[in-house]
Amino acid sequence: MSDTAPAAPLVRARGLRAAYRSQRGSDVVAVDDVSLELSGGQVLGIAGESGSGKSTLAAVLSLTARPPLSVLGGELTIDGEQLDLSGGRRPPRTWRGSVVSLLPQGAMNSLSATTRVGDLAVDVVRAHRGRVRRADALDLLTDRLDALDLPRRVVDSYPHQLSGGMRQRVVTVLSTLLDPKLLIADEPTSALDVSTQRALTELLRELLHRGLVGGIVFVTHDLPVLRAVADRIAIMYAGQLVEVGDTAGLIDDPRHPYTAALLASVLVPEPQIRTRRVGGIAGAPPDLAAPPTGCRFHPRCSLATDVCAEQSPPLLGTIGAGYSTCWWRAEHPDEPLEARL
Ligand SMILES: Nc1ncnc2c1ncn2[C@@H]1O[C@H](COP(=O)(O)OP(=O)(O)OP(=O)(O)O)[C@@H](O)[C@H]1O
Repeated sequence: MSDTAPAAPLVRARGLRAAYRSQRGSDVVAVDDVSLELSGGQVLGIAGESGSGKSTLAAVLSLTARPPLSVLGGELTIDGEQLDLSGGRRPPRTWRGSVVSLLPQGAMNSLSATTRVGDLAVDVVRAHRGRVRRADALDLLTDRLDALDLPRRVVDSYPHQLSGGMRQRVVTVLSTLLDPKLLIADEPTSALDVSTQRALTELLRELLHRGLVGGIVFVTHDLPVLRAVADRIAIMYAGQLVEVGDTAGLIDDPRHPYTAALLASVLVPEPQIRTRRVGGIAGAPPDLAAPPTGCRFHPRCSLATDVCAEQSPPLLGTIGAGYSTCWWRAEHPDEPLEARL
């Protein structure tokens, strides 16, 4: 291999597909042909409106999909180890926690109220490493708290004795105790105020910096948070990624009309509306049981032409370097979208 060959990405996902089976027997395909890459030491943000499939993608990537959600296909490679997700194949148990770990939505409120943080840590370590002495598991926790400048007192605390922000940091520490190569954080900051949001994003950055976590996928509807924490952003719409790019480039010069509309609706400078939920785009996201033909965004897109309703848009760029999927952009490679919307 030449010295200039690009390093293999830490995470490489290709063609991920997952569906919820409804009681009527029909499928809602909530993740449809999603491919992405993440380099070691980086945060990849996944943003999009409510219902776009972000949490479903988080479940697929973290290997935690459970009925009624099933993974229909795709391939996931983490740090050179490849998993074929087709045909309902079950991932190896050893992957969960140590190769990939999920910080699920609302995790800080799901901690057992009657179990001290130290005991939770013992459970986490034993669940993955078998018979581990209690003292060793507690040492692991205190070392981690010291390394991350968090107070040792939390070891003997019950979750309700901690503030919301501290509880979320503790749950983050617990879900990364086994040094996962990939951490999937699903809306980790959504219940926090701005200063505790910052403390959490700093903690995630510190985990990366110290190599305690290989890479992070950060799912949120909150683009201002992603602007602060993510190296790259992927924009999800109706179960698909419509644009992926480095954070500054994507925000300064969005390539997809949906990205531009999303940014226009949330990235306003006034602090009082900084955390406003996405809501400024005319129309509503489609029903994923019957998504629109062609480009799924075309019914809401002011730049749509006939082809957008008829054919899937081309992928402009590469999965590794970044891309957008848009017929208008294919015809107007250099035109800023701001002027058109
Ligand atoms: N248990 C379920 N059964 C059937 N459909 C579901 C189920 N959970 C989610 N869905 C559907 O899957 C789609 C994607 O949902 P998902 O929760 O992944 O979106 P999201 O982008 O994470 O939204 P939010 O930001 O509101 O959490 C939606 O259309 C939703 O209605």
